[in-house]
Formats: sequence, structure tokens, C-alpha cells
Amino acid sequence: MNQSFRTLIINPGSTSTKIGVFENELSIYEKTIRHETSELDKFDQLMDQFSFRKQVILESLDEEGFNLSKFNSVCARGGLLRPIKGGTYAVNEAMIEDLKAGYNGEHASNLGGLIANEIATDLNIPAFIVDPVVVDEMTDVAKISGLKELPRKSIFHALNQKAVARKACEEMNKPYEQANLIVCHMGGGITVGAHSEGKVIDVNNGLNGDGPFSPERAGTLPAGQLVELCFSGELTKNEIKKKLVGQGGLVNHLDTHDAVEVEKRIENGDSQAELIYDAMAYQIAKEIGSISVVLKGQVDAIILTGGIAYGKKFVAKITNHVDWISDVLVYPGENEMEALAKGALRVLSKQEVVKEYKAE
Ligand SMILES: Nc1ncnc2c1ncn2[C@@H]1O[C@H](COP(=O)(O)OP(=O)(O)O)[C@@H](O)[C@H]1O
Ligand SMILES: CCCC(=O)OP(=O)(O)O
Repeated sequence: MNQSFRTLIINPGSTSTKIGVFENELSIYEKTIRHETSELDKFDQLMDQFSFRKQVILESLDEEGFNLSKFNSVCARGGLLRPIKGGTYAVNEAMIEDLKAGYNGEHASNLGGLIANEIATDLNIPAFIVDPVVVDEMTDVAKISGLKELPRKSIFHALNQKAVARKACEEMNKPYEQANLIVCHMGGGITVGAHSEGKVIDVNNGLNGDGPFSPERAGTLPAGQLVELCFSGELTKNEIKKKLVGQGGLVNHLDTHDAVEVEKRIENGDSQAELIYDAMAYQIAKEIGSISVVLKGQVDAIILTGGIAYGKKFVAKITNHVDWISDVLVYPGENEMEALAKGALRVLSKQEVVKEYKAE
């Protein structure tokens, strides 16, 4: 490619803000800012974090001496929009409205498109999002729950699951479109997807739907007991929602969303921390087993990824339960920054037409 495009990458997660600067496909700067549970607890609503997260991004760029006028686009992980196909979308008015309203719920990635838009507007350059958390390729049968008014939703780490699945396929020398994979992303939220012939045909709603509990989410709960809790009069609707997302999982049991901290406690002999951490691994393994049935046991690989995949002992706990299903491949961290940069580049270099988000 003759022309060079510089893109600012913004990736707000539930426990971190990741920032990147890419020159075409080449990363020239990346930084992960991890936020303490107590730091995020100060904000009542997700949108209250907007200025804080934007400031963290601008300060980091300033510290590194980046001249913002040299950027050609801003690209962010996108949020809880209406269910859409994968791809690169321009941030437009309809999207801004849905992100502000939290059309499908609240998650840090809602801030991605909004912050990208504000920075890009000031610089008079385009803002994009790529493969947001609402990418929906689920089969009709997978969407049916036991109540017709409560269908299952596709809300997951679409960007990283797809990026890592493609990477694994390259290494296995098998086209992604012909592979059967189970991808498990373990970050602030945890999602386990069945990838079949290039589509994520089933996945747990890792925000507030179902699946394993995670560093900051409750996951599947005993439904009857949840109803009792909701109507006990002890908690407001907002407090219940926070128990599901933000103050569930490790935060609820151990007062931290930091898996590294939990591992330290276990090393220091904390048996409660060990029990809860074991339970999280156990639930992930059960979810992997369950979704292997979707693929009729024909699984080319099980892929473990996300921040928690750095934890070798945690990975070993899961592997011990599931390696009879297929080989377990581990890709710690995420490939999201590169995937976002590539998504923006495909559009900037006119290899792909940018998609338009519609509120319909
Ligand atoms: N080296 C590590 N070992 C174990 N867990 C880790 C490590 N590094 C990060 N984590 C954990 O990964 C989780 C965050 O994962 P990440 O994919 O960055 O999530 P998010 O994008 O949701 O903020 C946190 O619980 C964090 O403590
Ligand atoms: C809403 C699904 C994506 C998700 O949980 O992302 P984080 O783990 O980054 O919070």
C-alpha cells in the first residue's frame, strides 16, 4: 500500500481502557490502563464514565507526544447496539443515539463509539466501530428460551472471538469458513461461542444473560431465587442490575475483579479465593462441554483467550476438564486492537465499503 493511514484505536472494556496507534497494520503504540474496582464504583451510570475514560486516552497520547492532527481516523470497539452483521461501521447519528440510550444494555464498549466520535469530530476525520458486541449469527433454534417474551441474545466478545479464531485457523492451515471451533474469551465478561463454518451459531449472552460467572458478572443464576431477591424490597432495580453486571462474580464473592489479585491470595493460602476461582473455572468448563454438543462433538480446537488466559494455573484447571473434547489452544490477551486497525484500514484504503448503521 503506497498511502499510509494513522488510526487511533479505542477499546473500553469493563475492567480496562486499551489505547492503540496504528500506522496501517503496524502497531506503533499500545497501552492498557487497568481500572480498580473502587475507581469504577464511583460512577453510578456507565455514561458518567465518559469524560474520565476520554481524559485517560487523551492524556496517554499527550504523554507520548502524539500530534492528533496527524491521525486519519479513530476506530473503537462498539457497544450494545441493535443486532447487526459483522464489519466496519461509520459512527452516525442513529448509532450515537442508540449508544447513549444503551439500546441493548450498558457496557463500557458503548463509550467506544461515542468517544471515537467526539475525538474524530474535533479533528474532522471519520470515526468507525468494528464487529461490535451485538454481532448476531445465532441460529433460530439457539435463540429460543423457555419464555417466548425472553429470547436468548447474541452479546459477546465478537471482535476478539473472530480475530483469534481466524488466527488459530491460519496456524492450523484450515480456512475459518470450514472450521468448527469453540472460542472462550475470559475478560471482565466471559463468553463461550460455537464457531461453525465462519459463523458464531451459538454463544452465551455474556453481559446479563447466561453462562459462567466472570470477574464482574453473575452469569446464569437460579431463576426462582433471583425473582425472590428482586421482589424482597431490599434492593432497587438499579442495585439488582449492578449485581448482575459490575458487582457480580469475583467482585461479589471476593471484592475484586482482578484475577491477578485472586491468584496472589490463593498463593498466600486463602481457601475462599481458591474455592471461588475453582468455581469460575468449573463453570467455564461446563459451558465448553455444553457448547461442544452444538458442534456435535466435531471440534477442531478449543481456544482460550482474554486477559485471564494469561493465568497458567487457571488455564490448566479448564484444560483438565475439556481436553478430551479437542486440542486446547491458548491465546492470552486479545487481538482486538489489531482487528480494529485492520477494520478501519480496509475502509480507508477502499478495499471495503463502510457499513451504515440503521435504527430499524
Ligand atoms: N497475567 C494475568 N494473569 C491472570 N489474569 C490476568 C492477567 N492479566 C490480566 N488478567 C485478568 O484479566 C481480566 C481482564 O481481562 P481483559 O480481557 O483485559 O478484560 P476487559 O477488556 O474486560 O477489561 C481481569 O480480571 C484481569 O485481572
Ligand atoms: C458484553 C460482552 C463483551 C464483554 O463482556 O467485554 P469485556 O469483557 O471487555 O467487559
